[in-house]
Amino acid sequence: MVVASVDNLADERSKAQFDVGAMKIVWAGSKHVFDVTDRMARIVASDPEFRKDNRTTLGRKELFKNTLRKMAHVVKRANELRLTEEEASKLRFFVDEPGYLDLHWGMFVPAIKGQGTEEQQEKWLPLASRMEIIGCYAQTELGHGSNVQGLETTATFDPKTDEFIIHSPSLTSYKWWPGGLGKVSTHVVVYARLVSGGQEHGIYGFIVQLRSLDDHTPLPGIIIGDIGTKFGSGAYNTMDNGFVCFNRVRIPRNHMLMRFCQVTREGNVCLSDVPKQMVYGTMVYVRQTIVSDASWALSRAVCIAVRYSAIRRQFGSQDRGIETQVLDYKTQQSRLFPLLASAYAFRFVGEWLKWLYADVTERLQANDFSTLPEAHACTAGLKSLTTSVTADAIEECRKLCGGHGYLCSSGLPELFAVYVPACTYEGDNVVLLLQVARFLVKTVSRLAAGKKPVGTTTYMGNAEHLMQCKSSASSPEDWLKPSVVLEAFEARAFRLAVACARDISKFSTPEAGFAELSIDLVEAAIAHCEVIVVSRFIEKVQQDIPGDGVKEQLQILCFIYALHLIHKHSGEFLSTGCITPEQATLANEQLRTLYGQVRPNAVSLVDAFNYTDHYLGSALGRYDGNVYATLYAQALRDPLNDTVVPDGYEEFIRPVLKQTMRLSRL
Ligand SMILES: CCCCCCCCCC/C=C\CCCCC/C=C/C(=O)SCCNC(=O)CCNC(=O)[C@H](O)C(C)(C)COP(=O)(O)OP(=O)(O)OC[C@H]1O[C@@H](n2cnc3c(N)ncnc32)[C@H](O)[C@@H]1OP(=O)(O)O
Ligand SMILES: Cc1cc2nc3c(=O)[nH]c(=O)nc-3n(C[C@H](O)[C@H](O)[C@H](O)COP(=O)(O)OP(=O)(O)OC[C@H]3O[C@@H](n4cnc5c(N)ncnc54)[C@H](O)[C@@H]3O)c2cc1C
Repeated sequence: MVVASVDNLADERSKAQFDVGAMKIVWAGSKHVFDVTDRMARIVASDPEFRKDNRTTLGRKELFKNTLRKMAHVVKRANELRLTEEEASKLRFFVDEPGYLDLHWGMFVPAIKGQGTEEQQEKWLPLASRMEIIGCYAQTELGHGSNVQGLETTATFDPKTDEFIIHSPSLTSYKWWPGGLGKVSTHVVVYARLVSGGQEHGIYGFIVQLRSLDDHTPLPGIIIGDIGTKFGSGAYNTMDNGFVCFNRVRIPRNHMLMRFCQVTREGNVCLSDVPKQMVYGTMVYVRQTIVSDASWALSRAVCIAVRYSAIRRQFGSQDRGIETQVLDYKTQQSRLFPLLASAYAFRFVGEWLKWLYADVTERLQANDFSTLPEAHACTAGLKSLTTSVTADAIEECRKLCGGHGYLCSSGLPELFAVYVPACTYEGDNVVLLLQVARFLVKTVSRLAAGKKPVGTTTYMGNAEHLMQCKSSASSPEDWLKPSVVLEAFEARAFRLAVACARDISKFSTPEAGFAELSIDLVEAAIAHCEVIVVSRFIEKVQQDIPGDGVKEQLQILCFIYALHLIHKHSGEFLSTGCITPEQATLANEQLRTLYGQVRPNAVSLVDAFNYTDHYLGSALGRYDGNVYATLYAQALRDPLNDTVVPDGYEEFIRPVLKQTMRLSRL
């Protein structure tokens, strides 16, 4: 079938004003990462075992077994091809299906690495690396998730036998949600209240064997299963999120992860000289990875919506000639291009956060804990900001694709369903923003005591200026000056944080003030996180970037990112007096100009993500633009079209038709 739309993407690509190949390297991070990523994506795309176009039509049991098969195939291919850890992790990524491997490699192994002693690491890590055991991470309970200090599961030391007794004292203490727990894992790191000598000593991790390594049956004292079907077709239902109840299960004393707290043979509890929050380290690690993942999910949705918007034509011609590409409508651009810019922004801030995490890890190893609060605030805040924006953006991309976006074959409904729990897992996004706010209020009150802020709060050291400054923007072009943009963002964030700190001090206790003002505190936290993203993007575009026109495109995207936020939060920028209504209008004017500049490059900017059609999994986002023929072919493949006359006709359609005929004769 000849389809005119195919030409549209070729036309679009011919308009690009930059070197797409060079942009691909910038997006990947380096030539090496690009090569590995590209190779792994192609291996997955060309392997029929990794087919995923039937996922949304499978029942839960079939779907889960299908995932088990794929995960086993990932491990097999990783071994056969002798992949490095970096390559294997990319291969798994492109399989694009939540599964127990994520929790095993993403949380169980990091928990042992981060919280186990050297001896414990030597014992458990080889078993885990060879996958002779499969592990997961069980922190959340039926009654408590966000409030980790409220967990009820107990680990009571019994000095008579040199064992811990792991116990679930109530229904609400059942572990509930851990991925991989329900049906697959043989082992788990369980977070429980340490009790020794009749006293409680806080929450720690304990390695517990769940299932027999011979026949996979649960060990005595363990009741375990899957928590049930989750939101959406396919989506996160490939994962066995599980529950477990421990009925006085005994484990050897050395199964407690003892890097930060040791329990001796006599039951004495010895705390090492490190902050107790180190036990939350696995969460900090995973939050940092979630920020990088946000840019992948967002860019994927944007890639689908941009390509389809270039193909889709509506209105614009009075004489039945060629219609307007919906990508040419300013309203479409104003909804889509900020998301494209956000994808690039999150990619760069994700890379920066990796660096920050590596830096804090190095310091922690040298017993320097000074940057831990900042690392916690940054990972928590950026996890919250990027996942909330991405989840909303995927839904916006669905709407940007009109009716066809609602079809599973667009790839967007499943992407939304699989992505949206990222706003909840690894810390509910509001709860995490309140952690950032706590850090900001502390920073502000330390300023008053003459303490110089460091790291991402360094800008607050310029307190007097930030409280008084008025933006100098007097033309749309002024909004292309990094200093003008940054000043507005920093002043807004600082003024919001100072107002919160000031208002809290009016309450009888800081806790009462914090609780009452939590809505304002969340807004101040978002404003601070946006300072981080905007400044990292500006830093990035100020570097030397090879490739014709690449830097120019990134500059355009950077200003779109910043100026769309000024528009979105104009209430805050205006009410804090950082900009005037006239300056807000100038910023909008500049934004419209920037949309016009990005327009000819939009398709090439999403090509730079280098996604295979397999990974995109979308009839609308295909590289060749052959949208309509693919939609039709996929509709024909739907199980409902297996027969022309549907199952149920004899029982349920025919009798109704007959009854109607009788009624009409009356
Ligand atoms: C061959 C194949 C290869 C395949 C490879 C595959 C690889 C795949 C990789 C995939 C990776 C990941 C997959 C992800 C899947 C997701 C699965 C989801 C898992 C989960 O959800 S696990 C459970 C997560 N739970 C939470 O996040 C709970 C949220 N709650 C909390 O974090 C805390 O309870 C709290 C922070 C909200 C409150 O804690 P509390 O102790 O009560 O603290 P406060 O009183 O508020 O604060 C006390 C001080 O502590 C500071 N603080 C708090 N947290 C931290 C921290 N994490 N680090 C450092 N400091 C912290 C806080 O700031 C306070 O400080 P202050 O006293 O103010 O100085
Ligand atoms: C798909 C998925 C996978 C998961 N995987 C795992 C896993 O592998 N291991 C594991 O241990 N856990 C896992 N979890 C659990 C997850 O970590 C928790 O659900 C999450 O931490 C949120 O906790 P909660 O469910 O208790 O929410 P709640 O805290 O009950 O949140 C309910 C509401 O209350 C609000 N709220 C709560 N506290 C406050 C407060 N102090 N101030 C203001 N508002 C507040 C929240 O904002 C939210 O709106 C998973 C969850 C999901 C959805």
